[in-house]
Amino acid sequence: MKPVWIKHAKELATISGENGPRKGKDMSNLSIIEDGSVWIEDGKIAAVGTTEELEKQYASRANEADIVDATGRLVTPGLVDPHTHIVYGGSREKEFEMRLEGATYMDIMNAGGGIHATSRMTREATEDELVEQASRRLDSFAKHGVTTVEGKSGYGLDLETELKQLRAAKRLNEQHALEIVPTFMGAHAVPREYKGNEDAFVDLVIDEMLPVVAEEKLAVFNDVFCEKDVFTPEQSERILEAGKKHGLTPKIHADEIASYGGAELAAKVGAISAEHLLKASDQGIEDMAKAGVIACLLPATALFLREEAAKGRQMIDSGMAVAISTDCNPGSSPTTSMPLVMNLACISMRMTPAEALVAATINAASAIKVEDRAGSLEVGKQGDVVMWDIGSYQELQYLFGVNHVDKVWKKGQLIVG
Ligand SMILES: N=CN[C@@H](CCC(=O)O)C(=O)O
Ligand SMILES: [Zn+2]
Repeated sequence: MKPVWIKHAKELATISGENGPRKGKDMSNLSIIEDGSVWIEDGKIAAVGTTEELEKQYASRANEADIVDATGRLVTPGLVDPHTHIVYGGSREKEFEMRLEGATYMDIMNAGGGIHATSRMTREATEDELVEQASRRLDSFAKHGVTTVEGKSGYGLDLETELKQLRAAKRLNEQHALEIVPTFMGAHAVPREYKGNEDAFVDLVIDEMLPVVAEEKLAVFNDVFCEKDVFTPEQSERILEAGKKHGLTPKIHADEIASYGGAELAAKVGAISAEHLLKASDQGIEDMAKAGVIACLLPATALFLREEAAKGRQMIDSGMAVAISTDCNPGSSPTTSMPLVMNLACISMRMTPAEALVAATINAASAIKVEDRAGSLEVGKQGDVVMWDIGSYQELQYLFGVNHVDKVWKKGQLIVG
């Protein structure tokens, strides 16, 4: 593969610095290089600096490289989406219509639709079908500037189908340019057949699912939907603590529909991130800030459910690290557009344009433990880069609802543009 040399970027937002989540005020620092340049070789970033600096460094090798003129353009790290339910069967557009007619998300789920409906369709799909459908979603993510995603199971709710979803994610990792970081979410809903016998399902997740998932090394994280009428904080804690014993790092869907102690639990179990948090309490925010939990906020989900967005501004002002994500799933956020999510982070959570970009790059990477290789433009990291057809990071958030992606490279390979 030829080296790639991107030159003359009007703004090269490197987001370089300490390698880890940016907290509070540090989320405003993009480490921008004007007239910036990146040299990518063997899939990795070999040099970053001004065009003048790299012209000196690579004077003798210029003719070896694919040269890309980024004059007038913004160049950023590939975006990272740290929370998706990308592997699933079927679709739920009828429920969208039902919600617009007055039904709530939980009404639909409690009546056997929602996650249960996708669970039925995912159980019916073959592994090949799941791979094929998720592969198209990954293509769409790439077109929107995303180069790494997290992907959860959780539409099986039985061992066989949970494994089918995770194995599909593994195959996608082998055959698609984008990377999927896998999460086990066996506790995404209580299957209908366990209604009234919820603890027996929790036992099943702990005793029969987690050991196999860990043994086959099919997941890095263990997630649970801690929500009123789904899993209680006590049940969630048991599942997350059991996952830790198998080496799986906890994540938690917390305080999405009701304030339920999920944020507090995230801090207690040492979760790497807590997701949603629309109804997180002030105490929960304080606990998470102290424990160093990353708030993974999903403003497209809030919009799609017509709920008020999470308190992103308050969380950043409390010194937390905030990441953002599409939450791509068939029920509450069927989008693959991280640019839209960045726009919404500004519009509905009063995050600044710089904070939104940090939340979608280094903080998102940190929430799924890929900050060693993604999330910023620094020597030694993967050559995951986006060139946008606009000139500044402010424009990226201001010209909202439009896909400004021009070119995308994953590990130095041009995958879009
Ligand atoms: N809230 C729980 N899980 C998903 C939605 C899943 C679905 O509706 O299919 C979420 O993160 O929004
Ligand atoms: Zn989710």
